[in-house]
Amino acid sequence: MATLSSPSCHSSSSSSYSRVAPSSSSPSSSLSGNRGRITVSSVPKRFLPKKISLPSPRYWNVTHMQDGAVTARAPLLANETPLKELKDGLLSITSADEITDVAGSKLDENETVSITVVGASGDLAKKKIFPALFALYYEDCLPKHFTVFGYARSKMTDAELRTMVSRTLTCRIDKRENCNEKMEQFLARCFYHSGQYDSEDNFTELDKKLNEHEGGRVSNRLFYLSIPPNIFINVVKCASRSASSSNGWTRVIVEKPFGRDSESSAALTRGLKEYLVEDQIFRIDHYLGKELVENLSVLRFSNLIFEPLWSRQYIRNVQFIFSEDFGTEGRGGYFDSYGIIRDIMQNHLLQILALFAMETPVSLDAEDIRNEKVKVLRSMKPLQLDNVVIGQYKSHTRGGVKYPAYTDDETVPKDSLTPTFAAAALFIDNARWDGVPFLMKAGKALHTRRAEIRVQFRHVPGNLYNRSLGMDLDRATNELVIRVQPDEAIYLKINNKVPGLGMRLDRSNLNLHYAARYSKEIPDAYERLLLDAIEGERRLFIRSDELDAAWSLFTPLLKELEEKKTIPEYYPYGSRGPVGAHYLAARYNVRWGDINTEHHQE
Ligand SMILES: NC(=O)C1=CN([C@@H]2O[C@H](COP(=O)(O)OP(=O)(O)OC[C@H]3O[C@@H](n4cnc5c(N)ncnc54)[C@H](OP(=O)(O)O)[C@@H]3O)[C@@H](O)[C@H]2O)C=CC1
Ligand SMILES: O=C1O[C@H](COP(=O)(O)O)[C@@H](O)[C@H](O)[C@H]1O
Repeated sequence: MATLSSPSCHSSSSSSYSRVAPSSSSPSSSLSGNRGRITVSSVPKRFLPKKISLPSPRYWNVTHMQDGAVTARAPLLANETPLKELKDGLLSITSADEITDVAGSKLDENETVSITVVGASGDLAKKKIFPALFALYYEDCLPKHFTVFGYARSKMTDAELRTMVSRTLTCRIDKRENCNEKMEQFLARCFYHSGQYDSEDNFTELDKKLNEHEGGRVSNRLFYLSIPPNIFINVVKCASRSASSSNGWTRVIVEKPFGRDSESSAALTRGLKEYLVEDQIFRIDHYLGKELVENLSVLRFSNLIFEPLWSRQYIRNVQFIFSEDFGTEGRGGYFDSYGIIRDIMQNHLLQILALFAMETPVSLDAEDIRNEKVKVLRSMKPLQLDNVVIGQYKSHTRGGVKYPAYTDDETVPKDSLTPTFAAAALFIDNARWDGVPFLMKAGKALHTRRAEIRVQFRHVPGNLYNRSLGMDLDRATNELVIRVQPDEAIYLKINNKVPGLGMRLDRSNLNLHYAARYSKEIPDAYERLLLDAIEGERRLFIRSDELDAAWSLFTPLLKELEEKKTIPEYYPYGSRGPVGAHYLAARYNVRWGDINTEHHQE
C-alpha cells in the first residue's frame, strides 16, 4: 500500500497541522503526519471545532465531528472515513493507515479529477500551468485518475497541444530519472478542445469529452481561467451551466487582475457568484505559493526568538521590495491599463504584508488565517498621494545596446502615464504596528531582479559599543532579510567583533541560504497552488473580503493619480529607479535596505 512517506509531494509536510485551538491547558494536541501515520493524542473534545470546511489532506486535519465520531478526509475521497470514536471526551488516534495515499491510488479508485486549462494557447498556460501540472505528476502528487484538458479558441489537435506543451516541460535538476518516460505518460493524459469562451454548446461538447475520460467515476473538475479578465464571467457561466461536475466538486481558479478598483472588483465578484459559491472560487496570487512566503509564518510562529520582537517596540520599519530587470516586453497591452501598483503592490506585496503583520491565527485553518489577514488590511489607512512616488522607464543605451522606453512598446500609447515603478509608505493603525512605516517598492526595467522583505530593527538602547559602530548607527542595527527570490535565503545582520587583540566591530550575516542547506529544488509557486486547489485547501487563495479590503486601500489613490494625470518620474532602463523613492523613505527616517547590498556580501 502506498503511504504518505512515498511521494515527495508529502515530504514537505512531514509534520502537519492541527485544527485544535491552542491552549496551555490542552494536552498534547498535535496532529502530525509521520511517515504514513496520523497521530492525534488525547485531544479534549472541547478543543475540537464543530464544523470544519474542506481540509487539505496534505495537512491531515480532522475534518468532522458528529455524535462523538471523528472523521478525517483525504483529498479525493468522496466519503469521509471514520477514524475512531471519541471516548470520554478524548480523541485517541494512533494510526490511520487506511487513509494514506494522497495520490489516490488506494482511496479514490472511484474518483477522478479533470483539470481544464481555459486559455491553453496562452503565455501563462505554457510558461507556468502545464509545467506545474507535469511537476506534480512527476512527484506523484496527482490522483491516479486525472485528465488535463486545454481549452481555447485556437484550432489545435490533441497531438498539437502535446507538442506545444512538451516544449515547455522540464524535469527538476535533482530528478531526472525516467524523465522522458514520465513526460510521455503525462502528455498522454493531455487533451484539447477548441471552443468559444461564451458558447454553452462548446462547453457541452467539452463536458461530453470529460465524461468519456472520467469513465463513470465520481467526477471532480477544476477549471483554470488563464484568460483575459473580460471573459472570466462568460467562461464561468458556460462552464458552470454546461460542464460542471454532476456528482463531485467543481472549482475555478481565477487569475488576476481581479478588477481595476473597488467597483470593478465587486462587480467581478458579483458576476462570479451568480454561478459559483465563494468556496468554489480560488483567486490565485502566485506570490502566496512561493516557498519563502509560505515560510514566513513558520519563521514567526515556530521560533521563540522572532515573535516577541515582532512589533513597533523593536521594529523600526519593514520593507517589501520587488524589482525586475526587464520591462513589460510582450505584455504592454495588458500592463498599460493596470500599471505597477495594480500589477504588483495591491496584490503580491500587500498579501505578503498582511501575512507579515497579522496576529497569531487561532489555527492554520484557511479561514483562521484569512480572518487575521483581513483584520490587518482593515486596520490600514487608504494610501495617500503624498505617500507615493511613481516612475516610468525611459530608453537607455549601455555597452552599445539600446534598451527601449516603456512607451516604445507598440501596444502602449506614446503619451502613456502608466507607472512602471512605484514606492509607497503604508501604516497599520493597530496596537502592534502603530507608527511603523511599511514601505513598498516595485518596479520593472530596474538594475536587478529580486523580491525581498527587509525588517529593520531599532537601535540598541544605551549601546556600550556605539563608539565602535561608527557614525551611521542606522546601518548598525539588526536587519532580518527574507529573500523570496532569486537564490532564496533568510539572513540576519548582526554586529560582531573582528577577531584579534583589538576591539573592532564588523557586520556579518547569520545566513540560511537555501541552495547550501537543501539539495532539493524548490517547487514553483504554481505547483503548490494547483495542488492546494485540487485538495480544496484555501489557505493560500484570496477570499472576497480580503480582496475588498485590499482594493479599499488603493482605489482612492489610483483614482486620484488618474484624475490628476500625475506625471511619473522617468528613470533609465536598468537603473535603480526614481530618486523620489529615497526622499519618500527619508521622510520616515528610513533608508532602503537594498541600496547597501552592493557593498556587502549578502
Ligand atoms: N502571463 C503571465 O506571466 C501572467 C498572466 N497572468 C494572468 O493570467 C491570465 C492569462 O495570461 P496570459 O496567458 O498572459 O494571457 P494571453 O494574453 O496569452 O491570453 C490567453 C489566451 O486567451 C485568449 N485570448 C487572448 N485575448 C483574448 C481576447 N481579447 N478575447 C478572447 N480571448 C482572448 C487567447 O487564446 P485563443 O485566442 O486561442 O482563444 C490566449 O492564448 C490573464 O488574466 C493574466 O492577467 C497573471 C500573472 C502572470
Ligand atoms: O503577477 C505578476 O508577476 C510577475 C512576476 O512574477 P515572478 O514569479 O516571476 O516574480 C510579473 O512579471 C508580472 O508583471 C505580474 O503580472
